[in-house]
Formats: sequence, C-alpha cells, structure tokens
Amino acid sequence: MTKRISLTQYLVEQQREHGHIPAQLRLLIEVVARACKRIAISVNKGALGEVLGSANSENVQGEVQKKLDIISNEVLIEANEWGGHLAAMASEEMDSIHVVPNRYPQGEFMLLFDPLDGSSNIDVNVSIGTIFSVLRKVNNQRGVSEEDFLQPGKQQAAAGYCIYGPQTTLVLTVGDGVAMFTLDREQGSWVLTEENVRVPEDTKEFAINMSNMRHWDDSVKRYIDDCLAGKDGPRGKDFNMRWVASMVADVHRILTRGGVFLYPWDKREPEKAGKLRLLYEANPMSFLIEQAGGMSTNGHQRIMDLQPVRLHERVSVILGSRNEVQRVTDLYAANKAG
Ligand SMILES: O=P(O)(O)OC[C@H]1O[C@](O)(COP(=O)(O)O)[C@@H](O)[C@@H]1O
Ligand SMILES: [Mg+2]
Ligand SMILES: [Mg+2]
Repeated sequence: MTKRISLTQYLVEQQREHGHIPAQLRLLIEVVARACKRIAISVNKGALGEVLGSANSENVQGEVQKKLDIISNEVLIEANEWGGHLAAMASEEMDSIHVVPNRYPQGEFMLLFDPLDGSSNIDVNVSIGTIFSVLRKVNNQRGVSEEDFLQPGKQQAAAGYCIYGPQTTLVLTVGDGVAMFTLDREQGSWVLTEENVRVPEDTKEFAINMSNMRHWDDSVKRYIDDCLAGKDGPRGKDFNMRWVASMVADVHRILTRGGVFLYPWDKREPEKAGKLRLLYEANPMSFLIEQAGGMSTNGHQRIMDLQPVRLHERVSVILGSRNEVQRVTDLYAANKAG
C-alpha cells in the first residue's frame, strides 16, 4: 500500500532525503500543480463555465485554438511568473518564449508546456490534460533566449502531466522514478497514490490512429499488420487496440497497464517529422516512460537524445512497453538496411 502523503511531503523527501531536487525546483513543481488544480476546475465546469468551444484564433502551429487552450495557457503563465524560480516559459499556444519580467526575481529554471492536450476531445467530455517539462537555464551570464530551450530531452530536470478525467491525476518524475498523485477534491490536495510506477516490458495493446494507415511508412504498416494478424500470425498472440486521441490519456493507460503508442511520420505532410511536438509533448512523456522502465524512439533514435533545432519542432513518436518499441525500431533498422 502506497503511503498516502501529500505532493509537498513527497517533494520535500526528494529534496532533503534523496537530494534529488533543489528547493527552487520543488517550488516550481508545487506552483505547476496548483495551476493544474485551477485548470481542472475550469475543465470540470464545461458548458456551465462557458469554457467549451473555439476561440476563433490560430496558434503558431496553424491550429484553431479552443477557449480552454488559451485559458490554461494564461493560468500557467500567471501562476509561474512571479514565484522567483523561473527565467522563462514556452508553450504550444505561444509563438515565442515568455521571459519573466524584470520586476520579478529571475530563477534558474525554464518551463515548457502543452497547456491543454487532447483539444479535439474538449467539447465531447473525454479525458484531456496538461503536459510540462522543466529545463535548467544553461547560461546565467546573459538574459534568456529561445536557444536556451533547445536542449535534448535527457537534460530535463523534471517532467509530468496532469490528466483531467474521471479522476484528476498528476504524474511526475524528477529523475527518481515515476509517482502519481490523485486530487482529493474535498481537501483540495494532491495525495500520493502510486510510486515507482513500472511499464510492463510486453503488451498486447497498441494505440495508433488507424485512419492514417494508408499514409504510414512500411515499418509501421508491417508492425500493425503483424499485430492485426493475431495469434495465427507472426506474433502468435491477439492484440487489442485503443485510441483516445488525447496523448495524456493514451500514455496514462500505458503507464498504468502497459501498451505501445505510435504517432509516426506519415505521407500526409511528408516535410513534417510527425504531428506531436518534441519539446513539450514527446520529451516529457519520454522521460516519464523511460523512468518507468519503458522505451521511446522516433523509429531510428532515442527521442531524449534528439538535439532540438526549433521551439515548436515535431517528431515521430513510438513509446511504451520496451519489447514492442524495440520491435518497431528493429523493423525500421531492417527496412533501412534494405
Ligand atoms: O486527431 P488525431 O490525429 O488522432 O491526433 C490526436 C493527437 O493530437 C493531440 O491532440 C495533439 O495535441 P494538442 O491537442 O495539444 O494539440 C494529441 O493529444 C493526440 O495524441
Ligand atoms: Mg498536445
Ligand atoms: Mg495542446
């Protein structure tokens, strides 16, 4: 039975007993967790809070923004601006970085986030979430710039997401395994409910948007065909499929019971490496999955080793149960060897 301690107590233990995190990082995570509580209240209100529907504006990705995309972004900016633990922030919903104004103390960390993940599910009452990643500011001699954010995922100081579903759950790593906290609405506090989360190495469950099948490359097609062939096919076992179309929900299921998630490159937009964003979707989810014993690649390379070149760059994502991700990566290698 996991000891039912609060998020603050867990972070204090990480700081004092294990020396894993400095005080500023603990404060930062607590502020992000508090912001997610506020976002959860808006999400739960739905039509009552007039937070559903489109905002009739477009973000840098060319996507029409939802009202909740903007509300969540503002909540996170506001909550994190004055705490003294940050130098700057970056978000899916902002073209460029947001530097903490000089009137506030400058911190040594930088926060990146997808304020509302799974936007296509907002209006249909399906689980959505917030994804975040924390980096250290590399050069304290000068002001902060977009270049400071272009760090490989393996340099993250912390990462997590909050899922707004039947329960509101915060999932976190500071590089010492993965922990899950459930929001106790009566108390308004985050309570530890899972620690040292492990992703099973094997699985019989894959998650991919099957409607894109005709656009996939040969490696992904082959992998999915083999799964669909079931126990009479090369895999010798039947597979099940799930696709929530909220990355947080699909990854949360994998952290909870295993599975493999694929949003690969496809021919619809061949010039793009994929749909999902490296810095505030793929990297934080990869850190969590690896800390839970899983694996995360773009088919060719470990995602956390990739050197980012742009703030909103996209990447092909294959993550989850180690042996399945390895199988997809082996198919890519075999196809490359030709
Ligand atoms: O609609 P599709 O093609 O299935 O894509 C679903 C994917 O797009 C996303 O919604 C993109 O994220 P945003 O909602 O933050 O833009 C992921 O959460 C999800 O995995
Ligand atoms: Mg997203
Ligand atoms: Mg989003």
